[in-house]
Amino acid sequence: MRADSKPQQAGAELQDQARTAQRAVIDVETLPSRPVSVVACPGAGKTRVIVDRHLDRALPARQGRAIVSFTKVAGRELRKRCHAAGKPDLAGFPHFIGTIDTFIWLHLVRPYLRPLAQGGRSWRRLESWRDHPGASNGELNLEDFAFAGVEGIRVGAATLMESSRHKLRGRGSYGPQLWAAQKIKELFEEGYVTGDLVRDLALRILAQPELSEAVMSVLSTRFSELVVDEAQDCSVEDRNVIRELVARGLPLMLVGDPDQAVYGFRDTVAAIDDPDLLDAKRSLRLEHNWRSSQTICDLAATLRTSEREADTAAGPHRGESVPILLTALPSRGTDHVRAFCEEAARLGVPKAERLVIAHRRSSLPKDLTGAAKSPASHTGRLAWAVGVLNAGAPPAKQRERAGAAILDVWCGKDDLPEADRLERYGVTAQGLARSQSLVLRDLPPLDQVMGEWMEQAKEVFKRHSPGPHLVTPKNNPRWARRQAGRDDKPAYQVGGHGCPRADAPVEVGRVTSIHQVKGEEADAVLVVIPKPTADNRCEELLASWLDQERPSTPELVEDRNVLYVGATRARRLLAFALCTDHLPRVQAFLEQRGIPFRVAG
Ligand SMILES: Nc1ncnc2c1ncn2[C@@H]1O[C@H](COP(=O)(O)OP(=O)(O)OP(=O)(O)O)[C@@H](O)[C@H]1O
Repeated sequence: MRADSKPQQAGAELQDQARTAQRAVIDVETLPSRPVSVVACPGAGKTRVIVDRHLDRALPARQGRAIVSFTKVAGRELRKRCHAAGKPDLAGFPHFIGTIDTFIWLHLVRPYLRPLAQGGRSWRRLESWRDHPGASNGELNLEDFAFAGVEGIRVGAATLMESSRHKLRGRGSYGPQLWAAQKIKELFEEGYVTGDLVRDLALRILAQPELSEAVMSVLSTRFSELVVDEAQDCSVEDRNVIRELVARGLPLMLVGDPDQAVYGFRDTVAAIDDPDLLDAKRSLRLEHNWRSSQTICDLAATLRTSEREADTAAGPHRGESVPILLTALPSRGTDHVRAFCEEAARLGVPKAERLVIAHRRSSLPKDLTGAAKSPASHTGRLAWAVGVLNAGAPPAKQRERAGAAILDVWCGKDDLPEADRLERYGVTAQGLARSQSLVLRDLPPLDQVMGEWMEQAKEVFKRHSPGPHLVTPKNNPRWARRQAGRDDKPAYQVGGHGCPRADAPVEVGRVTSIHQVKGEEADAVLVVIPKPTADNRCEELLASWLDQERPSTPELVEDRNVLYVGATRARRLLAFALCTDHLPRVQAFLEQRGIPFRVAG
């Protein structure tokens, strides 16, 4: 017998147990009014099991399965896996794979809405009010408010949310509240709706017996079951909608991990724990982690707010002995990312498999993302946008906002969502993308002084205009306005960016917020924990983690869960960048717990 055969045997046994538990989820029968819940740890193979169920478990003839999740990424992944398995038909009609928002909109709301009073317009669903320029007054967005219901639809009086209060810098909120209440009413009348309103409309439709009967007849003819992935992120309204569907006989499976709930503002009881929805006897568990090494599982268990033992690593990296890497967070620059990359390179982790993440994008290294916030001035916003689009790895949302600023140059600012603007000016999305990349290729570097940079930029934007009917920068009065004291500064400074650095670029795959990488994984992950802030939130988070205390507020539970989600994305190398005050405390904590670590540098 070989000396290492025992651990191998133990690994094979673990994998058998893990596969048996997964098989039970693939095969379980969902029945009307008897929902099934699957509670699983990170890396347990939730996504994989949902796909396998979809591929393996046949449905009655001409019926489909609806699989909903909270991110577009999850839907894309599921569709990709259907194609890879040689069954592309499983990704199309009569099945539905997509976000819960789209599911509710397409199947419970859109077909049952009355035509709009304003003739010629149709209802439009936005992912968020942030996608509509008119929903912002420069400082606040409708997303910063909670609204009272008018006949059950939240388009009434506005209240500024506590988390957005700092944006008013001590001023009263009465004026902004009036603005928000007026604005949401206007946009709703124009036919724009977002997540909350879509759910309100769904519940109102389901409350009307005739409409509800029509909804259910179409739904249960088409779908033989509804599978909700990431069920821990269901809001109260999601739960209410799901409960209505279950009560009317739609078979349901909820799959999730309560410790990964990162939308705490939605609710404190995850759907997965909802006794009204779930019959405890029909609950299944997956407790093996196929993704990460045991060291990472052990560290992750300390971040959990629930009292569960560490998960058992069962995948190919199970026994890898790569210690947790701790690195100091510099006041500026990317030394922490360089230290992480060195370690990743030593382990042979390629660039694409190196992920740098933080709870808030503002904690990510500016050199890689560009500045998080755009300046208010027109020229500053343009220099900001160019800096972001040229940065090594800007997060997707930041890239989108920068793209919108570029489009403003050609269209002027007209307060319409991007799709409507393109339609109005007869520009295709491909045409816009092409023009944008040509502009970025030909613009002068941002270390030129702003006045000169703008002069050349005018020509470049004119040369690569995506359509003939657009305002050319030459005719745009805002471009003609000279700014004393600003035109002599380097363009990067006017755009709010740091000085472009000449040293070798840092080799990382993605730099983004933890919310953006939910459900994903990478060989090496660096989690940036920011320096203490005035609101003390980061300090409280660290204390609650290191003292192993149950967080005292919902915000703190959410912060811990976000950190947990971030850490559990790693397969082989997990690193934390921490300020010099926090680093020794984390070091002592890991030492005490016997979790292997190494301090970089
Ligand atoms: N039975 C299995 N055999 C081999 N690999 C598996 C198995 N189940 C899952 N995996 C692998 O484990 C990793 C994690 O799986 P998956 O992404 O489905 O987990 P998850 O539970 O959805 O994770 P999370 O909730 O943390 O996002 C993937 O790389 C997947 O391919």
